[in-house]
Amino acid sequence: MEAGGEQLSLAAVRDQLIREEDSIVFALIERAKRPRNAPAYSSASGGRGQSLAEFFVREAEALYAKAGHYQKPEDVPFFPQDLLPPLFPTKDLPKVLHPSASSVCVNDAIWKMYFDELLPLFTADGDDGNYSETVALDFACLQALSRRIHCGKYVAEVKFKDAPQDYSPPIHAKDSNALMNLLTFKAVEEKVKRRVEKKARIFGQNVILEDSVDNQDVEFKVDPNVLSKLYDLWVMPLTKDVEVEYLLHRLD
Ligand SMILES: C=C(O[C@@H]1C=C(C(=O)O)C=C[C@H]1O)C(=O)O
Repeated sequence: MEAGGEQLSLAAVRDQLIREEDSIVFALIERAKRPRNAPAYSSASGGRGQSLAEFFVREAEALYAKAGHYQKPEDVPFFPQDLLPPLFPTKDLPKVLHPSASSVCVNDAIWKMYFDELLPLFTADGDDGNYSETVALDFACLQALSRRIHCGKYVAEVKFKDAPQDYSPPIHAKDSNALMNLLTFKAVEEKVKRRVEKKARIFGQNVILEDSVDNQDVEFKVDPNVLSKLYDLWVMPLTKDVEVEYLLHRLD
């Protein structure tokens, strides 16, 4: 999150979420270049009972951690066990969140959603043998989704700061449902869904030099409806789970 310190406002955080949409749409478009490539996900593929996809994410995260990644609250590894601390100096970032933010993580749910539900919706059936490229593209998708969803920590912090009188009673009562209702803005969610669908149309079209007379048969690299479904069913609900989880410990 770039909007650190005193500038942390709901508008700034929402701007960051809008920017994250671009990363997610592009990551999916990139992954859609390859077919499903199922062998990359079978547990025999990566040795030691793990899939190539799992092996790749574990090894990539180990490298990222050594290079200084995972220092920010929204950058959460999928396999935090055994990650080494950064090998190079890192700059201390302003701490804008409650310390309990570091334990909020919904990556297990993101992992399951991505492989079990999302992949079949936007990749073609088939196997072209490009497994290592495929899992690198999956890693980019997973990271972009996870970063967006864990930005919910900042959303929750600004919402709490803007109205501590409203949030404190349900936090003390550990009332998750009341918190969920308080932090939900249906009108914002509708706009988010429409915007990601539009981004998939704009970013995912084939750009041609001739002016097209007939727009009927335009094909998109990723079905725009998949983007709005992804946000509706998974990205926004998981972001809100992060918000609730963060708020429950906000007054610890
Ligand atoms: C993130 C927010 O909180 C909730 C989740 C949203 C989302 O994930 O996009 C949108 C609106 C809210 O219901 C927000 O208010 O911006």
